[in-house]
Amino acid sequence: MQSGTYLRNGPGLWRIGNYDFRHLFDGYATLVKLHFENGRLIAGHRQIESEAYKAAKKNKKLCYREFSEVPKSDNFLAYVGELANLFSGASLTDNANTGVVKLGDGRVVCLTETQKGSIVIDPNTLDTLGKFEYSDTLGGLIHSAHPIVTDKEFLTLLPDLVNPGYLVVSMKPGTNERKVIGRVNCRHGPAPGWVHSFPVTEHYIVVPEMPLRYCAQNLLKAEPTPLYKFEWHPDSKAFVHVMCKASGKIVASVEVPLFVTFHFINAYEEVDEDGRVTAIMADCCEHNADTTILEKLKLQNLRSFDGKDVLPDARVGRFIIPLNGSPYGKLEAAVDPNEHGRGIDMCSINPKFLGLKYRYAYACGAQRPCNFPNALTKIDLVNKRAKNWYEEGAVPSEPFFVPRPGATEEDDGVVISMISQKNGGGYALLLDGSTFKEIARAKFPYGLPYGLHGCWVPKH
Ligand SMILES: CC1=C(/C=C/C(C)=C/C=C/C(C)=C/C=C/C=C(C)/C=C/C=O)C(C)(C)CCC1
Ligand SMILES: [Fe+2]
Repeated sequence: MQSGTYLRNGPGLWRIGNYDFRHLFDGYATLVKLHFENGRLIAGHRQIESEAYKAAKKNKKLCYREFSEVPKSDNFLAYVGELANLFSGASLTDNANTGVVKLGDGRVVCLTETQKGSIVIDPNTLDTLGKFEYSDTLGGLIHSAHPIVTDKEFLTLLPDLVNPGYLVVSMKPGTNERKVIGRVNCRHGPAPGWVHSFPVTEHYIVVPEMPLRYCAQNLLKAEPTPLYKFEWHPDSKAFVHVMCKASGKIVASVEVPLFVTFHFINAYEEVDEDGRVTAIMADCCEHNADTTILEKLKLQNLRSFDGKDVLPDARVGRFIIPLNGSPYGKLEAAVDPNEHGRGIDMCSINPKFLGLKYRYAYACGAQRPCNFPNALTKIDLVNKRAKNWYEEGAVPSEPFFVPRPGATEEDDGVVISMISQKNGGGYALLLDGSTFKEIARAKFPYGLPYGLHGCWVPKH
């Protein structure tokens, strides 16, 4: 194993004062590091010192609006003040609990879906270094939780809730200034679709317009609605837009079957024998156009598994977006979902294949009955088969693929995951990226909370 640090971020603290949060996504961010050097592993974890977390600790109560939780107003005047704060973004959380990325210039930033929740950390000490301030004047309050980050650029989407659409922006390493590549106007619906993530190809940016749309009214509500800050609008249909990276021009905008996805896996360009791009293929973890997964991720549901199979089915959804002017795109399962137990989410690929034709995806899958993805799966998109890892009672987090330096095969590398065990303990697990067999495991001295997404910081 090469030397370096795997960082994983996620919600990890759901109790403040004597109040218990209700949804997985509300928890205050806990950062975990696994540092690999000379065949040894050193692990550590720390809370991210966001303003929201510090205020909650100090006042022993919720002070900012989280994913589903809203601070209680003391009186009507305070409520009016808080509404004003919501529009300015002042009351929104900066709890950067969703992911962590290493920018091309080496800075490591923890992220959530509020722009103010972009927080720079030290990957060695896990210290919170401060807010990542965007120096441009693009404004807006939210962005995609998963920017596309390479050594050369940072691409993200800024949903526009006022004139439904998305700004597609990029930022160069060493700067804090995002520049507009182009804009996508929504084809339908009262608001843009939720864009937790989006994929890119070599030359194009794929902008999904999901019928699960942001909802300004739900943002204002004190109590969570069934779909939180979102609403399901099947009548508004679903679309996928394709923007040229170089020109910002939209080269395709197609209607697709209704879908629900949080995580795109990858995308690539399909070319004909003359080298012309004929279609874009974009793969995602697709929940069969069913939003119930959001409810299943309530803590009360996660903590009460009684042996019944309640995890909704999911599949590797493949969008086929023709570039010949046709108004429709396709969405189909790229592999038989039974290969991965009809559960799939929290995916990674070999980063060298970002935007390129690729063969393998790693993700959390399911061994049923379960109430949460409880297996790891390696999907072979060519042979349409999966290899699975499972241990009774274990809950693995996102399998993160790290290529072996000098590798020539796509799956030559290791897969890192952190496992939560039935008995409250946990361990770091390393699987061989090719055979998907265990290489090593290192037991933690105590259990860690479940986490979401990670990144690899190689040792220089
Ligand atoms: C704080 C505000 C918001 C925050 C949104 C956040 C924190 C969204 C996080 C979404 C995540 C972590 C999605 C992960 C999905 C994982 C799945 C489906 C796993 C499935 C397993 O089977 C907004 C909502 C943006 C509104 C403003 C305030
Ligand atoms: Fe995510």
